[in-house]
Amino acid sequence: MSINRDFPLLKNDRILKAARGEIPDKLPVWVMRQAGRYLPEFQEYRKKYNFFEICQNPEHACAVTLMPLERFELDAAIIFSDILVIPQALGIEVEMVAGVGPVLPHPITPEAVSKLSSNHVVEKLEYVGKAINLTRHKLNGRVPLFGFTGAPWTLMGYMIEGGGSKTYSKAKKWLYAYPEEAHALLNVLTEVIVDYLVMQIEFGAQIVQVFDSNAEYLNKKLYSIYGLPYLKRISVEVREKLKLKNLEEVPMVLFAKGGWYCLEEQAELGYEVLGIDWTIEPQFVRKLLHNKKITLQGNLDPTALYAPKSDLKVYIERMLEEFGSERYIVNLGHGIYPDAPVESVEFLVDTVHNFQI
Ligand SMILES: Cc1c2[nH]c(c1CCC(=O)O)Cc1[nH]c(c(CCC(=O)O)c1C)Cc1[nH]c(c(CCC(=O)O)c1C)Cc1[nH]c(c(C)c1CCC(=O)O)C2
Repeated sequence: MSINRDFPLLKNDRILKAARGEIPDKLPVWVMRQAGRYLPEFQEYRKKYNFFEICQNPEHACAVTLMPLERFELDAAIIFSDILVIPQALGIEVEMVAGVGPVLPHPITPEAVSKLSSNHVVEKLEYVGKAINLTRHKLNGRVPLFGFTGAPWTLMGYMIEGGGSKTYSKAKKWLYAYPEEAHALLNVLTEVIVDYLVMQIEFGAQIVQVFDSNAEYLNKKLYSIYGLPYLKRISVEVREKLKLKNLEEVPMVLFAKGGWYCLEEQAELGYEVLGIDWTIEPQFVRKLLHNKKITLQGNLDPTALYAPKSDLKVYIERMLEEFGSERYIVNLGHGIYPDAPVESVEFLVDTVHNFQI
């Protein structure tokens, strides 16, 4: 399909500057899951369309992506989609059940892995590219547009468990009982993810984030075998493929939620930015990574948004002081919750932008 790469000039590049280690005029801020259920206008939209209908229709995905930008002075947009569109494109049924979350009625078995192939999978995800292209033009250079993907281990978890899980013990069982099949599955997912991110960048994503939301269920030994090598391949191979296609590199963000046990190793994977979850002290991670050229993103506890404004101000400003203004992108330490007060998001954005750096 034809891609309109004649993009409008970017007016707010705070996030890209912070990712490159330059000092922006104000600290950049965006919110994980900002285009979601805490917005009444999104809930209205969801009454009319089902979740994947919105994802698959570029006009709908674009409209929802822009919703939080119409309310708040955020420094980035993130394309409306889900990490589970990859298992779906691999032929695995995914339903988004209201009040439950994602359900995969036919989880993958070890025997079925050899039948999976990455061939032609990304073609099925071109609707995400179209949504990105439309949204980047609609943004008219206001802020950069994030593309994103789930990480191999997190996607594998959903594919094996058939949905979310408290322990991910079924998926972890594979690591001990079926390591060959586990690696084969992670390999197929990695191949798809690399091409998927390159496609998103080709269609106009200006920065991309890899969500490894389930890193917290592994430990250093397991993540060294089943997480890190694949994440490294993603950063290396995306850049190689961009070069082959004569496309400019974009900053890459890794958010390994609960991956506190291997932050130093994460900093060596070739990502410009590391997402830091809400359990980690800013000074701890700054000290740990002091000799690494890496930007940090995070990490306000999403539940802090329920605090009275006077307390919230203290939590935000303390976090900004503790991270320091260099190589820092302000965000929550995990996605915003559906019942988060909308005014608290506005308060977060304004408090960050009023902070003297
Ligand atoms: C683990 C994960 C998923 N999806 C995602 C992750 C990684 C981030 C994280 O750890 O929070 C990522 C995601 N999901 C969604 C986005 C859109 C862009 C954004 O605003 O950030 C993004 C970046 C939309 C969504 N994805 C989902 C919704 C709500 C679905 C609905 O409207 O019914 C939205 C707006 C559903 C979803 N999708 C998923 C779950 C567990 C759920 C149900 C619980 C929840 O809502 O958080 C899988």
